[in-house]
Amino acid sequence: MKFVDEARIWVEAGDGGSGCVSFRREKYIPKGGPDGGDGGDGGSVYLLADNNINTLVDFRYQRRHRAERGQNGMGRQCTGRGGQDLSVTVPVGTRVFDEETGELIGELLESGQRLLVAKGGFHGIGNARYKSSTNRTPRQSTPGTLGERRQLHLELILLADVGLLGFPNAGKSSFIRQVSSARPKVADYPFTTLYPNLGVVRVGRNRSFVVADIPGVIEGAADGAGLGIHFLKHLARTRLLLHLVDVAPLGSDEDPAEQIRKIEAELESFSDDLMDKERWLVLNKVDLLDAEEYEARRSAIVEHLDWQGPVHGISALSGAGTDVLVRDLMARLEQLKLGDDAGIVSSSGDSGGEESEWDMPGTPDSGEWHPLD
Ligand SMILES: Nc1nc2c(ncn2[C@@H]2O[C@H](COP(=O)(O)OP(=O)(O)OP(=O)(O)O)[C@@H](O)[C@H]2O)c(=O)[nH]1
Repeated sequence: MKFVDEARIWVEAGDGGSGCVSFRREKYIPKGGPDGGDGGDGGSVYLLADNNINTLVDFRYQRRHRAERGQNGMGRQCTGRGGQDLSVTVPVGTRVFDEETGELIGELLESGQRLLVAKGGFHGIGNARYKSSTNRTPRQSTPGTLGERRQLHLELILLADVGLLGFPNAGKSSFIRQVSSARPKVADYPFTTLYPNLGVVRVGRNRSFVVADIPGVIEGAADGAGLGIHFLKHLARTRLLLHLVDVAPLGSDEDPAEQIRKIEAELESFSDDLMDKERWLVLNKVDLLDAEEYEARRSAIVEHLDWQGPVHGISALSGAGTDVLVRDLMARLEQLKLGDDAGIVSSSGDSGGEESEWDMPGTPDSGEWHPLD
């Protein structure tokens, strides 16, 4: 089974160009001096974060990335051209390790950010520069130094706002398809549940969030069994998790409440961080139930689990209930984001006892602020 969240690549910076040994040869100038130029520096290799890429899958086909070598120096004091740098684009969120030492070289967190991963070689010196009063015909030059080469291990933790949890067939893929806008960059993503799918959900004109479909979370995942652990990793940075459960009468052999319990047990054994995340319950396939059946199922599940969080009933297939869910999610994410920002402010500011500069304009002084109001 293949996972696209890890890749191994080789990067090779260009060698420095060698210095040149040459002497001026011209008519009527019998003993021209040394005129060998320096070489050019080798090109370096950078990784460049790009928002338009969501996967490391391309690195399976292209593993070697090489920057240009510096040109050798030439006669007539001509310096060799520097080798061109190479920028290898990677998704935002990529962490870069040296494969051999395990050292974390860096993490690319914003689109446009660049990380030097292999430095180009230094240029060699031509003989023109060795000329001195005691040595008028130096035959010395130095070769360029070698460009750095190393093997990198890339790891991508998807930057999703909302993670989807659920047993196979709960309808996760259908949900993503239903709510995410057709955005070509995302639509390029291979649509198979062996990969975590990303969906960009647009709300109105310019609000959006990212949902990651985390397929195949199964029992024992935290011990490394099955698909689990690789995908659980992708949930690490989400703000909110949705438990998607199939509540159709014959939809699954297992009691929905039991399925949720199992997933909770996995989350717990994987990390406390995940367990602490806000979780919402989403009962899917309500189109297969009439209103009465739905109510009965819903209250049975909520009671059984003693569920305190929000509960939504949807049909990922027909879209029923998804508008409300998406709107509520957006509002909640914005609230959480505001909370985060406020958290940053309170930890760094206010030390001098000055009045806070951070009151949000237009925010009511008292009472709760509802983004939906
Ligand atoms: N009637 C009905 N069927 C649904 C609904 N949502 C999903 N399905 C069907 O349920 C089946 C499974 O849906 P998927 O979206 O593939 O489920 P998944 O959770 O992504 O499953 P895995 O890929 O196995 O992880 C498909 O046949 C869907 O058509 C729904 O709201 N109503």
